[in-house]
Amino acid sequence: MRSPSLARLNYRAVSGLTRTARFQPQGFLGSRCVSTAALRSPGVAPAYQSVLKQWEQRRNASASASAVLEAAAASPETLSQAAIIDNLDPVEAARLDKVRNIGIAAHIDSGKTTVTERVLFYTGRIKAIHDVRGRDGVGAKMDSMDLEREKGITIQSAATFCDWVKKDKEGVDQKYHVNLIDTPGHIDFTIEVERALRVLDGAVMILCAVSGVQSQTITVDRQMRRYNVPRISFVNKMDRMGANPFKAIDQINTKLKMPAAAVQVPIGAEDEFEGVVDLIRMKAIYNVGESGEELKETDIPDKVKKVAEERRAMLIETVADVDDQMAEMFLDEVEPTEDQLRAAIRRATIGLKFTPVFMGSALANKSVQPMLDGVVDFLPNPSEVENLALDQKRNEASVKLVPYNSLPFVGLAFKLEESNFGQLTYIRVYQGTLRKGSNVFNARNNKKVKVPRIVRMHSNEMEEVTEIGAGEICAVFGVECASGDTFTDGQLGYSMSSMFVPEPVISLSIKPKQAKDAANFSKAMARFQREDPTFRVTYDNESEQTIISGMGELHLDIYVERMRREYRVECETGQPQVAYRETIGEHTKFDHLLKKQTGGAGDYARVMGYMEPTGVLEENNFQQQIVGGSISEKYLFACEKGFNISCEKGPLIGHKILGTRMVINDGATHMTDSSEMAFKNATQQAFRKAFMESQPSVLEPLMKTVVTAPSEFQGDVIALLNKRGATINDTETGVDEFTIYADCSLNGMFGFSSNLRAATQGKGEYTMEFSHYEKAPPHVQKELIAKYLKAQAERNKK
Ligand SMILES: Nc1nc2c(ncn2[C@@H]2O[C@H](COP(=O)(O)OP(=O)(O)OP(=O)(O)O)[C@@H](O)[C@H]2O)c(=O)[nH]1
Repeated sequence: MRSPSLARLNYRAVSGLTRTARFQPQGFLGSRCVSTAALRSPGVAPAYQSVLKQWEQRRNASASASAVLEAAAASPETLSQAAIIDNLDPVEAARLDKVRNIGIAAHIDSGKTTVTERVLFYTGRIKAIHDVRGRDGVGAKMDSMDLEREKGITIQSAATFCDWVKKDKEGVDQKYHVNLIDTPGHIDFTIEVERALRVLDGAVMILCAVSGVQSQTITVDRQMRRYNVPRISFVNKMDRMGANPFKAIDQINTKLKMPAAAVQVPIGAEDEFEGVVDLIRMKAIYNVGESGEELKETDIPDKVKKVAEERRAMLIETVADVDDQMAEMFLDEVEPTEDQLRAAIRRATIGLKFTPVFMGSALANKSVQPMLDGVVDFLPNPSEVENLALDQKRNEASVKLVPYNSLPFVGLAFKLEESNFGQLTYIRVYQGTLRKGSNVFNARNNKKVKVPRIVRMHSNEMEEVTEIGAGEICAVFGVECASGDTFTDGQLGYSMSSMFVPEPVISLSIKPKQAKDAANFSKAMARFQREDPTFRVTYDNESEQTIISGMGELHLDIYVERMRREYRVECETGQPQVAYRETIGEHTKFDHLLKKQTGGAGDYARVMGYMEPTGVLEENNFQQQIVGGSISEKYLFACEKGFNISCEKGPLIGHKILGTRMVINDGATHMTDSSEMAFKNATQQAFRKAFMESQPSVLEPLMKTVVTAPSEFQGDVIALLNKRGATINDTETGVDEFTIYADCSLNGMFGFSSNLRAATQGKGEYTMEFSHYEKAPPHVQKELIAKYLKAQAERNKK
């Protein structure tokens, strides 16, 4: 540990005061200046003008709200949005200040559900604590599906809300409304994490005190970065043998490259873990009462005084590295006050430059409440997060949404769920108020829908409400839509970006065992597909089979099981199939003529050009470079359609095409015999021929695989991976367990979970995540092509 003064010197030497990325605090009455005259200009929507008028009236009455509005160059509408954001109405500001929308995300089994259960208990939302797979057989509140309770895993994210009361500086109780989403840890259910993070303002990243940063922590970190979600970290399981929060903090810094520092230190560890020291207030905190419901504060016990002082110095130093105000104090050797330190941590956390680390043991009911204080202290309220929409009425210009109740409504449907009362749609309200009985417009198809019922979700229970304000999360009944649709009040043409949906990597054929179940089978398929964008259902005309595709074996297994339980449909499934892809080989020219004359109008289309690899194994690309009008615009459109159809089912083994470009640069049209159909067909034929001539390849998905098991099984696990053709990239050895990082083809990993279980006496675990597509080994390609040709020949015989 460096001494503070040495740290200061190093700080001066390394960073000086030359950092350019200054963090601009977004206060409620911020410093951006805009002119009142501009806001009143005719271009500004009346809704904004009325809001501004209200605001000005209140501002005039409020001595503290004295921001001066001056001219700024921007279009009136953007200006008004910006003005509102930077000069929040004091009443709205006070309301929003008390709202937090947070998600809990982490590696499998880190304790997300257990932490959430404590949060619900301490906030008075539930009357008793039930544990995941607990002996009382009840199960945690947020794992409401039977399957979740049986397996002890979270499959669907569950939303709830609670009120957390925190004392302010003057000792007055302040009530905060927290909307909370508990997400699954298994990579197979990753879409649940994606959509939760898309709509949440902040997150609690949970880590296991023994394992630290694990493979899924890295995935979750990537997802948090994708949606710019600020996070606090909670090192859970401090009661476990080998618990070491500081190792976890080092790993957040090194593996996730996110500056992190402890805001607490533990008092005791493992089975002697007693409580924590708050490094901001320098007080010891213990949980007392049967379920740790009360907190007792004392002076710091002597045994942890030294480490507390050292870690506080490290906290200040780490924050000074990412926050200019703290940096200046640090260089001037000024000790920050409690408020200054808390404010700096808050700025840095919201600015995505830092994560404060809390610690405790949810299972032992220790130190969960201080983490909740951390949610309030360091995670943003809805007005501190920039949410943008595209204004379709103004050339897709980007506009900031303002979480004002009085503005026109804008909300995003982020999750659909079938319930006993019909389709339930989860909506995050970004602007305005959603009222029961009102009409809203779906920005995707401009359809008007009435909102018959609004509820707040508490896991699988609901609380009926008549309206939901801006910055909140709710669910509505009877609103037909797709996941990711934007809703507005109809005045605004706003549309919000949806979430990232990963492509499925595995599929299997499925059919009901009994023909009488066909109707229920179709109903279930339609529902699952609507709810989960990573679950796809297709019908293969050639094999006459229904094919389901998803993110992994577990993902598909769960749906087959749900079909049995929820729809009473027993299914037969085929062997899991890998989602292979096909790609073009070398640059190949084509000149294809489709000409048929069978009496009456004939078919005529000639297409010329070339096909080549795009260079990246991602999307395909169609281009037309016709000069002189040899093919008209209308027919070129048909050519593109033909290209897209061809890319859906490759000529090699019938799988989708990737990384292939087709350029049509010449052709010929017949006065009477040419048609859109003829050009579409000619393109498909030309595609097939050129593709097959180019020495194409079959691509297979490569999976990033991480295996963890007790050290004594290391040799067996390595042998197992070698047998499956994996490339081992790295091995980490811990106190009593090891972790192997490997790249494996998905094909080589079928049934790995049971092999691993057998080889490690059930103690090993692994995660597998799609990484990228790569050419399959030649013998695999050959086998796949032969199998495909055989199946086709058999079908042709029938
Ligand atoms: N020793 C110890 N065990 C804990 C603690 N918190 C949770 N557990 C246990 O860890 C296991 C996993 O807990 P969960 O809360 O289901 O973890 P999760 O992260 O929600 O799991 P998934 O959603 O399936 O990824 C359960 O057996 C819990 O009892 C803790 O603080 N200490």
